[in-house]
Amino acid sequence: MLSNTFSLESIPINTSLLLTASFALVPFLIWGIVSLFDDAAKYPSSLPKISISNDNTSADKTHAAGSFPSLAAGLKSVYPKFREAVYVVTGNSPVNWKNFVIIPPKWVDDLKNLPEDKLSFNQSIYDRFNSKLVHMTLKDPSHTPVFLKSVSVDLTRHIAKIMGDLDEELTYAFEKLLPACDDWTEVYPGKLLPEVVALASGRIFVGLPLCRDPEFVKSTITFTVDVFLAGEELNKYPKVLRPLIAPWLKLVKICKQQHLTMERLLKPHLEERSTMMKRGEELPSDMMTWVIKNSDDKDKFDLEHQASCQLNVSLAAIHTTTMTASHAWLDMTARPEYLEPLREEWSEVLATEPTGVISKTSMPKLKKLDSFLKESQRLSPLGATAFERKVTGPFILPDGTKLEKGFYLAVAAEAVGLDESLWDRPDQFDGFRFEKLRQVAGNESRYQFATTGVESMHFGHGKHACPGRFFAANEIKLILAYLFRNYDMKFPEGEGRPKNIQTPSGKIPDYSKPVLLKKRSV
Ligand code: HEM
Repeated sequence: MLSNTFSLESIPINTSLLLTASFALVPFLIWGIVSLFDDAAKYPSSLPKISISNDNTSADKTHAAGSFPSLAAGLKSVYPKFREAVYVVTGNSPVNWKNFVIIPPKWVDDLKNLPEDKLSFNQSIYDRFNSKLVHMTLKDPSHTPVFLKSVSVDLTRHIAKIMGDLDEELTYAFEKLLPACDDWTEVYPGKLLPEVVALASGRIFVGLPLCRDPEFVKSTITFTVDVFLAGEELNKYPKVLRPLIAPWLKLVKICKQQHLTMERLLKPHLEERSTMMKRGEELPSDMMTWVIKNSDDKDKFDLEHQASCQLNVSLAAIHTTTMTASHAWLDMTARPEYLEPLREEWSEVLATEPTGVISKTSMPKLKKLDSFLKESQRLSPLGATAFERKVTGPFILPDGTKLEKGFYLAVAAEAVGLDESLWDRPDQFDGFRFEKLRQVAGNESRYQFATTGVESMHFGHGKHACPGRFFAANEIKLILAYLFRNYDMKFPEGEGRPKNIQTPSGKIPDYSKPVLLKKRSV
């Protein structure tokens, strides 16, 4: 009887090895099969293709128009040839979509207002960042209009009213965080600005005293980092397995915990506002109030809803603003010849203000500063692409290319900013380029920092264009003005502007390098 029992010892050694090897291969086989679902949409084989990260191993090779180490390098290199063409990005592309189509910017005006069931901004975000799985979303997708209205309508409408608070919080933040700088002192933008921006944004999102609570400040800064890291971690697994794996990943648990922390921090403040509302008292002018006001009665004081709105607005606002301000600060330090004209412009406008604080109505008068910021963003954009969308219903592009449901598309926004047919000497930094362009009749508002268009898409374009950009523009101007009005700045001896770090999808400032600041005797 015993001899009939199946055991590895009972079979010859070669067969035993073969069986063991086969069992070991099973997970890889499953992996291979599920991976097939990852790239369900087939892109038209007739379109030219560029491959990223030298990953030329696929069938795409036959149509490859080039293979490039980074998305930015690839798009920049083929732009002159493919400016008016549709082409496909393949290979180890930085975004989680694997393949996507690049369309000429001139078509964006036709596509920008297509409904979500044709072209979806939200779906592209979900897929790119695994956002649902890493708790990057609102409590309920049906809350999106409430969230967006609070940013696009209420925040923008209240800018005039909140400028004083913003200025006060920035001054508080800089005084708290900057050393004396009586002599040249090293300051690291990457250490300083996230906290400055978090404090200032927090003042407008939740108000005092919560905005200065160190745990709140830390949460708003780290949530963004955590959800991106968790999303990247999940990218290592095939798409169909991610919902099963996500709840077990440490990073995903941390993101979930961030929501609970935010709920705990907000609880007493939300309760206080509920009491104030019952008493008929006026609520403070901040994001917490606007979310309450815009929500249905049942959601107004729902902690989970408010916490997810707060985390999402911080996610959209803090690092984008920090990096854009850091790029501009580095550009300013590298070109001290701009400091005096910027200081003069600021002083002239400030002199017209009875309150001693630049108001919203005076901001548009700072044309040099606005231009400097736009030029800095043109040469150091956060993303190589913009207008990233998922095709949710098939449609035909103006050249006849059919885009199927499931395709992704984007515009080569950074390369557009370097287009010689659009810009004079585009590779050169000309801080007042846009100020000069605005002097031409008809161009007065076309080239403002916060203006979007097919030539300038770093805030997106169309119905999903960044709704926080007017607030961000004012905040960044106040930050830079604080620095150039109060300090002289330079880089350490023998060093120039630190080169941007080319990430797979964009450019981030090199936070490992300091700027030297010295207090001015004003
Ligand atoms: C310099 C700083 C910022 C940059 C560069 C930036 C950039 C962007 C970009 C590129 C988009 C996508 C637009 C599209 O694809 O059409 C976007 C969307 C968005 N941004 Fe910003 N942003 C910044 C600051 C802010 C701030 C301060 C807030 C909030 C106060 C904010 C809130 C949002 C929101 C809510 C969306 C989603 C819009 C939608 O779903 O329709 N952003 N931003």
